Amino acid sequence: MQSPTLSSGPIEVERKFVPGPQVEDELLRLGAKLQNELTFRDSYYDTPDCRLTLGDVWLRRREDSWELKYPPQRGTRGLNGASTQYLELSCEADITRRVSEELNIPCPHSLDLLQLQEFASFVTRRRRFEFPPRNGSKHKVVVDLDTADFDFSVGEVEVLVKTQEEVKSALMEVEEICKQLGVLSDSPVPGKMSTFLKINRADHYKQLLEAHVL
Ligand SMILES: Cc1ncc(C[n+]2csc(CCOP(=O)(O)OP(=O)(O)OP(=O)(O)O)c2C)c(N)n1
Ligand SMILES: [Mg+2]
Repeated sequence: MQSPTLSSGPIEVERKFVPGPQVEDELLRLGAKLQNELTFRDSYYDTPDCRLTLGDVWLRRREDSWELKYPPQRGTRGLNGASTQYLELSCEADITRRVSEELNIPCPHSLDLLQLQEFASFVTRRRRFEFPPRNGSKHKVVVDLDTADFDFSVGEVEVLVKTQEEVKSALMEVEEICKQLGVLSDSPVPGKMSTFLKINRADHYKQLLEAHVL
């Protein structure tokens, strides 16, 4: 059982794609607007035996803030076909509770006390585009074009929803934008983490593939 005191964050419904050279022109043609350009460092943490990531739980520091992503339903994976769905937490106390629950240990006063180890760190340059809500939907669709400092680029179409009931329609909206952009792939497209681990941490990468997390 998840702790009743844990305040749940939004659910991120997302689909990755391989960005071609025309993708920005296509986005603008379809009505998206460039919102901003950001550069940030993500550092990811786990136990030495990778218990968080093997459970599909992703803890990172993005610049000065802690963030946690994990599947909305216990015992399932966040990967759903070629799309993903993850709950996001950004409050450090909630993150500490959820991480200690995952590790089956008493909740400490601070995340630092868990003595987790950094296993990946990279800088991303992100160009963020936004579609206003379309066709009567209340959701805004965001498209991120990311380039990581290990010379890797990936695109993501994303919708944030508040409840599990909204996930199905969000998945359809994300898929529709991918179709219109001409980037709908049947199989999951590798992201920055999967590519980083494949290059830098082959053993961790292999364990995640074998556990069907990646
Ligand atoms: C296609 C795919 N993506 C992610 C996962 C699981 N996973 C691996 S690393 C990871 C955490 C990083 O998530 P991701 O969206 O890939 O990174 P980023 O775009 O920088 O974060 P955002 O700004 O969107 O919050 C997850 C959930 C998976 N199994 N398959
Ligand atoms: Mg993402």
